[in-house]
Amino acid sequence: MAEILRSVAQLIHTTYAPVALGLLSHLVLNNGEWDHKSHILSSAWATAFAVVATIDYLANPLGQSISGAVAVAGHFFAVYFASLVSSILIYRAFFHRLRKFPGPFSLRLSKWFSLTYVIPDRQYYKVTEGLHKKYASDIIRTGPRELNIIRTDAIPLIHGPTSKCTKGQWYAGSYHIEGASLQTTRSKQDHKERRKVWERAFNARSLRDYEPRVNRHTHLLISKLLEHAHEPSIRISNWVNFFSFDLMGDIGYSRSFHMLEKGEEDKWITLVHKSMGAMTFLNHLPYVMSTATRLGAAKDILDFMAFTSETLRERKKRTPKENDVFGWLLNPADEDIPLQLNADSRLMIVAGSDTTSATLTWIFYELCMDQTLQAKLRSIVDTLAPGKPFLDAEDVANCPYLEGVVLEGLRLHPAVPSGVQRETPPEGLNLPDGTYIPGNVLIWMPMHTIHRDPRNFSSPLTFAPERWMDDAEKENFDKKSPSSGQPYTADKRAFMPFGTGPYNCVGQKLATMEMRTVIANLVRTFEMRFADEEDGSSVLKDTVDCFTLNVGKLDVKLTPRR
Ligand code: HEM
Repeated sequence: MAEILRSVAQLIHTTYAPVALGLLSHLVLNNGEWDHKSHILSSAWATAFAVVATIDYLANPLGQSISGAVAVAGHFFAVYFASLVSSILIYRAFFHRLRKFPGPFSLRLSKWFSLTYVIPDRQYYKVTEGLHKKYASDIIRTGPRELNIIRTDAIPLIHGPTSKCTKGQWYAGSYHIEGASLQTTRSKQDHKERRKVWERAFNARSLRDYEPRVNRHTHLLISKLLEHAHEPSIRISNWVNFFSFDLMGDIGYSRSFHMLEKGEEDKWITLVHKSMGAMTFLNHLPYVMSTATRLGAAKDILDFMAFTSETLRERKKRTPKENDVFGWLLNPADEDIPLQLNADSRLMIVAGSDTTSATLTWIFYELCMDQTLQAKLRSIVDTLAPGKPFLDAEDVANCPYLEGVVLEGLRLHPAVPSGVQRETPPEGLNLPDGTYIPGNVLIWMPMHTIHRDPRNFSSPLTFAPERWMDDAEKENFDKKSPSSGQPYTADKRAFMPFGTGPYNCVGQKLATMEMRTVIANLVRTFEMRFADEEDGSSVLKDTVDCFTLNVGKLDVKLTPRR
């Protein structure tokens, strides 16, 4: 035994042992997914450090002090990490299976470098758009094993119903706290089963149940805006956010956050926004998020999760008069709330509110920028249910121009601008032009760029609701309010603000119903312009990409029409 100990101690004092161990560790790390296992790795390294120091001490009980043994272990690990890190960097830079794809050199080495692109204005979708232009390529490498792809013909292969791609490791960041939500589960089977229930909560019948709540909250929004209309400036971006959170609370849990009544943000919703703000950076480093939450360091995120779980617990105690989403998801027979429903509660709160209010803010920005378009929309909306003091959701359900306004808002300003992460199957996949994408590669398809690509949408930067109208609708429309004559086109395959395929947005019909009702009532009740000190630049500059958009402020002047 003493002999073995001495031999191992001798090895510890060589350079080749830690170098070899570093290379071996690289081999192991390269063949698995370690993003959310940093706690296992750090425990293994800490244990190995203690083992090395102990062996060195025990092998020389007379000649070695404890501090000397620790110093030997320190040296061993310095060489080990130098070998591991150099091996990783050299491999990623020159030998990786993605080496043929162009992209910034720093991003080949580590995702940490994406922070240098994120930090300046926190609008990463603009950075990747610039990189596609810079490298004149539809496929660029944006991480050691990550590609960013803007080819429309790749959408079905990566996102379509028969795609072999799965959700990437990005989705697993908070499994250790509250399990997986419908959106974050990476198991196709689990998703399929849970999606059936969610679909019942958002089918045509359920939407009819929710419609009166959409009307009620829209009515309250417009009444509140009327109360404030004498003011020179109204922060419309806040008001639509109050609206979308209150409505989501009502439809999701049969409770309101009363933000519209109070005209101010609920403290919990402030927390939602703060914790989403951190996601701007953590989205690029999912393992930092899982490590931080394990260490209890990401307090805002943990408090936010506690809030969404509490909202659900409080809902479980009540039996509301009206159907709501959690009425479908909760099982009254369960005594406790299953862990993953807490994750679904967080999904409901994030997915159901900021997305819709960000899109509405952008649409109002566009309507302020183009007063002619606003007037055209108003003249069309004025023909809908003219005798009624207020337009209900069903009054505005079939108005092609209004629909076009909503679709253009979603196209030019998708609420999930950088897209969603998918991972290629182990065997990789071949794109229609023969480009081979290797296996286990993370892929992002940024909607912001795809939606602004002239190959998909003619005059892509023009907000043109007509592009979504078919010929008969256009002809009918032109009789009332001639269009510009410009034949704007849209390749619908490239339009995916709600995602596409089996994981697409289950709430999209509700979202469009909300947006149509709010926009129609707003332009019918008011003429809207930028407020005096406003030129729309805050919304352009201060909007932040935190997976969903945290939109900048927009101040408007509302003049009541009647
Ligand atoms: C303009 C508004 C909205 C936009 C742009 C939007 C966008 C998206 C996108 C892109 C996804 C796919 C996420 C992924 O694959 O990781 C998604 C999923 C989802 N959205 Fe929305 N969403 C909106 C509104 C809503 C609303 C109002 C609700 C519910 C009240 C909702 C509930 C969900 C849910 C539950 C999922 C997960 C679906 C699944 O994984 O099967 N969304 N949404």
